[in-house]
Amino acid sequence: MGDTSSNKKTMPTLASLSSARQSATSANSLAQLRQKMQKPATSSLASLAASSNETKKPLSSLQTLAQRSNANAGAAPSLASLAANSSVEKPLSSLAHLASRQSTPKPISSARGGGGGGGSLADLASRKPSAKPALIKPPSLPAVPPATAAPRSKSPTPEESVSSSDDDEEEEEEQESMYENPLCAKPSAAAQFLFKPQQSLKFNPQAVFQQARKQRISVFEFDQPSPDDIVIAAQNQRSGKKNSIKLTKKNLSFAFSIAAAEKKAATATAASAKTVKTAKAAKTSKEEAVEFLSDEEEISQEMDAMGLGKIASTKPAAAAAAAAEPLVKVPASKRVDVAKEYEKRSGEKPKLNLVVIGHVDAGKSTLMGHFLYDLGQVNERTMRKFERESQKIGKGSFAYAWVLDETGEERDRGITMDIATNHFETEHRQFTLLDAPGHRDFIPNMISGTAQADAAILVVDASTNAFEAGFDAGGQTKEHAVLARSLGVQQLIVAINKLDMADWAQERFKEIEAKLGAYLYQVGFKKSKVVFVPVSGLTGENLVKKSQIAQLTSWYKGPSLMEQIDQFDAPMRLLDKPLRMRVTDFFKGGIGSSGGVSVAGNIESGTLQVGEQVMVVPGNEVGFVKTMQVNEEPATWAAAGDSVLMTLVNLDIMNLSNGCVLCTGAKPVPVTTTFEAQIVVFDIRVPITPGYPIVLHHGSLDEPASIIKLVEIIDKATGQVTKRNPRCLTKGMTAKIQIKLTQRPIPLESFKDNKHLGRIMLRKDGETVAAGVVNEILTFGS
Ligand SMILES: Nc1nc2c(ncn2[C@@H]2O[C@H](COP(=O)(O)OP(=O)(O)OP(=O)(O)O)[C@@H](O)[C@H]2O)c(=O)[nH]1
Repeated sequence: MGDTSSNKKTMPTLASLSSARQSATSANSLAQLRQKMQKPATSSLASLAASSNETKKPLSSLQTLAQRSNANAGAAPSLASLAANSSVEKPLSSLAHLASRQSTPKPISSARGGGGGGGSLADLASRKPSAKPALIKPPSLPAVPPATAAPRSKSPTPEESVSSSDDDEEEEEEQESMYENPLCAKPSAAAQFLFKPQQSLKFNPQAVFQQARKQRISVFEFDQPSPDDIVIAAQNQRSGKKNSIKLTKKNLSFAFSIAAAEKKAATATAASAKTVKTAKAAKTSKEEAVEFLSDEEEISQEMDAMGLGKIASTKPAAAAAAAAEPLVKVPASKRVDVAKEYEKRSGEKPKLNLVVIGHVDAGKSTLMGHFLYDLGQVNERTMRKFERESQKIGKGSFAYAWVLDETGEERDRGITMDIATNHFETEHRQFTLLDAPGHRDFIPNMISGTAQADAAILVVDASTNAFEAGFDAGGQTKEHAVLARSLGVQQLIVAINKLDMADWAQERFKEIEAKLGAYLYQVGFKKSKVVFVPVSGLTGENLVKKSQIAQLTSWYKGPSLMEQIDQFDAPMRLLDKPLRMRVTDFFKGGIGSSGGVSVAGNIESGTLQVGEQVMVVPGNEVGFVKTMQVNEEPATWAAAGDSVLMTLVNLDIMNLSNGCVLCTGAKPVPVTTTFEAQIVVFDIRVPITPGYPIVLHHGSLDEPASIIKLVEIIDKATGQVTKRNPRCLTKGMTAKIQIKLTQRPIPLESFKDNKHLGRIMLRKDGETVAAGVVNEILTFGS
């Protein structure tokens, strides 16, 4: 590694170069890992036993549990019994565990050469996990609550708090010693409530009233309309429906006083709870209100830009509750003040996820492979090896693409098939690079990569007729652009590539800029957030250094690709929202050959630290974070925006599946089969009618579903309803619809509650037919 010849080619500082080199030695794409690791979940006995459908994915844990329970009891299992079945500690000899032991990961050999850094993904993959995962005694957690109830639970009910108050103290003391081990972290108050044995939740109305009186809580006597009645009445009045309750000033003010008291109580709870103090939490309540409003505005603007019209009413209570989310107790010696650490980190370069998209063969992998080589991420020896080997199979022009296209099939076929990841730094930014496939067959993989992105490079081929082939009907230039925008990408660099083939002609550059620019602004990109840069991935012109070619410098005075990338805005992270981490990969054996399960994914919102308890949804199984890596470096905590690889203990691998979400028991992510969405219809030939079958894309998930109801058509400009219960939807329409998943429930959230978990794509017969956001979850659980 690190020979002098490649040093000459580098641009950034020596420090960044050396750190970049280090990451180059250990970087290995998840795609590559996925290929080389044998997934226990797909071949496990349990999932085989459960497979009634020909699914390509492991069954959700909920389904697996259901199957297990069915087999045992021979009766339809209640969700509670499912949860009980799945409770924490399982003997090593359990069927699931045996099944998960069947598969042994194969060793991996790094295609890029260079020694693997300790603890890198490649290194991990090459290590055989210990045969027997370490058994770490968890806090005694009873049955997990039913999936249907979990998402709705916010705070302990009065009856619960009364019946459990005294016992809790004793129990807490008894269990304290158990939590000495960082991996046996004590559950939060909310988690304890959620996992409390049913017998302790005896309802004692007298005690509740006594307690309420003692605390001077005004108990609602039902001698007048309840606040809910008044709100419903107000809504009815607005929509012209008849009211059974007369809306008077008095009962309205009563409703407001109750609401104010509730707000005050919530604030008090929030203040006393041990919360994750995010950077924002230090602000005054006034500032928080402003922040919340601007968040709303941002969501509204984004929906507007996507052609989705105006946003429906908002739920400020959800944001306030999120801020009060308690942490599972981590022993003091191990506890991290994430807010403080995050502030320290904000002095570092901001981190962004950058996806590279575009029509097949536009030159994405070559461009980024050459870029990484010029940055010093790929050493000279490896590059020469790629050149020799690619020439040997008659694909010499793909040598740079091999930096990112690492699998044998990708190299033989000369196309990218799955997302390849890499890391690099510029002067002011750190990037996780996601190279997406351009071929239409792999759009689902492109969607899953783009869903993680903060910014994108759209690569177009400037050679004669090639731009037109990618841009006109059927090409992926338009489709990728609209998908990226619908998935929340706002900042875009258009790399006008292969300009060497067009003799660096300014006219060709201008022609493409005009045609593509018009389309991009039409699909919602802001002019100020789109930049066009002329490049050649093959010759390396204008990638890291500014071009010296006279044909280009005569008319182009702008930045190089790297200089432009360095100017991407740092993204806003959802630190003060509940933890949501989408699982993108998992395998048996923890980091550094330890026991447990390795889980990789991206934290979409919230924070997480070693020792904390996490809940896997669907399935509601819990595990503990034993160790963690952020961007392949050992870490004790992680926050929204981080790519994380961690070891979870106390969790059966059978409960994981790609696309499942890690959250906390206090704020579980809803699981649903039916929801309402606001979509914009793309260029479709056959109109959408009720019953229309689709494939729903959500993050890395793609699930069969059906549009069960067309609710209303909306005017994009005004947000007004133009037609209720339409018979069909055609090209360009914005509409509210109801969607039902036909095979299994998935974790999903409304766009207002979580921008990342609230976006959806609808595809049919290999084409994207619509994109939009989740308005409302209609059914909870399966
Ligand atoms: N002349 C010229 N050829 C290029 C340039 N960039 C890429 N190519 C060639 O275009 C072909 C396709 O390049 P790739 O990098 O594999 O394209 P891609 O967009 O990554 O392909 P997919 O990921 O499969 O969609 C290769 O033969 C490259 O050598 C360029 O700037 N100039």
